[in-house]
Amino acid sequence: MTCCFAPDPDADKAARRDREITRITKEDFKEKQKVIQLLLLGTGESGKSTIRKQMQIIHINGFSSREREEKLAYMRRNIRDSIACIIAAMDKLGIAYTSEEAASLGAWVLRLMAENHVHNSVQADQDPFDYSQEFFDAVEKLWQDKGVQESFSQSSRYQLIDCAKYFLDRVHLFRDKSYMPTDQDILRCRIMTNDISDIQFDIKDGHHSVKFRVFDVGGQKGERKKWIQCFNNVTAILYLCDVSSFDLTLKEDIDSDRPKNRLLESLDTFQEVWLNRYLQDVSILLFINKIDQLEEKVRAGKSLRSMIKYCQQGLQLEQQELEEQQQIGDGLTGQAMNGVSLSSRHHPGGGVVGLGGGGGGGGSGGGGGKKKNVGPLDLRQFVCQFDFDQFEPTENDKKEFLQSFPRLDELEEGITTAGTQEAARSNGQASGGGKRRRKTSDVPVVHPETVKTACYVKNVFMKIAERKRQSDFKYEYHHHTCCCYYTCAVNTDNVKKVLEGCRTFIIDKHLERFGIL
Ligand SMILES: Nc1nc2c(ncn2[C@@H]2O[C@H](COP(=O)(O)OP(=O)(O)OP(=O)(O)O)[C@@H](O)[C@H]2O)c(=O)[nH]1
Ligand SMILES: [Mg+2]
Repeated sequence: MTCCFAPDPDADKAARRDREITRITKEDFKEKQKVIQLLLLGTGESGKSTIRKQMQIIHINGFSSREREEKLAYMRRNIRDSIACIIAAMDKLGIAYTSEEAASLGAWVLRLMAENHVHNSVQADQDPFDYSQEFFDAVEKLWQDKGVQESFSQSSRYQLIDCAKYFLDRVHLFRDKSYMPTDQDILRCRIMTNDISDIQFDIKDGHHSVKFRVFDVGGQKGERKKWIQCFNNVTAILYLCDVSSFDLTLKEDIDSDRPKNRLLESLDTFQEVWLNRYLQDVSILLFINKIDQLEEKVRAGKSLRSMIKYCQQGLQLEQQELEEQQQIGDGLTGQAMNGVSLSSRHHPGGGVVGLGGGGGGGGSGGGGGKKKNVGPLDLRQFVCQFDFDQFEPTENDKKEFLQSFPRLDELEEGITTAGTQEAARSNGQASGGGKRRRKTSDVPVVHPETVKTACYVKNVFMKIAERKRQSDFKYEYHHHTCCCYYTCAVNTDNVKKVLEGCRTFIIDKHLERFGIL
């Protein structure tokens, strides 16, 4: 018989284990306290990896010669894919080459692509494609052809990478195997992300040095289920939106008969992130990105109205389908009563979070009923109600945008000054017309429609963020906030300024999180 006062060896062991766990947890907590974790989110091609590269330039030592050499293979691939994409589209768009020579070169390039079994899943340096001088000669000639240029100008009707023009204008550089790519070349180079990577660096804040760890993930639909792996211990999210994508459809929807509008997908994904239950205490820094490209598009006569039209057409189509189905009486009514909203059936982004994490907002569109949670809105309706034509940015909004806009002389030569006079008048400046370079002190000459579009998009995002959702398990509201910045991720000065602007906010959020502030 054991004495009841004798020490229980099992209890002793359990207490020791408990102490050890507490010690490790405390150490772990201290370690985490030291590192600020940021997560780059956004849909495909929104500019996440470009911001990561900028952080490497600004906060680490930039790129080594070896990294630059390795990237050259990807730049050559960008050239090959761009020209192939543009000439392959000519047939579908009914555009002809303007010379016999260009026509036969185009056919030859497409044949080469087919013969080499080009597949982008292999590393660029192991790509079997023969980047011969003959190939680069052909690309340069093709790029001069007016038919090819016409196809390029209609590129919103097919899937073309953003940097196509940048690299096709510079084939003479990249055809040379010994060319050493510049920072700008690396920032422009497109490599789709299909894994989770991170970089770490220190930033001085007063007398202290703060450690940052930034995670970059893939943004295409298939990649988003991996996002949840990075949600733990995140201080803030940097959410990238490509504001110039209003006239594009998703690359991943290429085989769909109703491909989704890219800007709408960005809004939907933002809403999903904002309402995600695991991120309810994580603030978002929203980067309205590619403002330089927005300006180019506006000057080329393109308009955000194309996205609004997409939303209207989608809603009308669904209404028609609903009416038809109701007439047939095929039982859809019963399904709808069981809570399957139209938006989640037909509209890829209209339903609850597709991040694969099971988080997100519960409840249906406009709320109502007994549910207290604010659920995701059908943003197509939201956009249709928020009249773009009537929208007028405030003077402060305009000023904020113009202050963010990068200097024209740092941007691509490709930006023409068509519309400059109107823009200058609207910005209260005299314009001499023609090509104009701006001094550092000048207020940028930006088309008024660009300013209006960027401010409108920001307003839509901020309206989504204004809607607070009651937590599923606590009767509290979300604690997170959303701050917005206009960015041009390929411009180091612009990103530097924006990151400096965010720094205090991020550090404060981090301290708040650990109960220090
Ligand atoms: N002109 C311009 N191009 C940009 C800007 N930001 C990014 N890009 C270009 O857009 C392309 C896509 O950028 P990425 O950074 O690869 O996009 P991502 O969000 O990482 O895309 P995924 O990895 O597919 O999720 C690249 O060619 C970039 O150079 C910008 O502000 N202006
Ligand atoms: Mg990426």
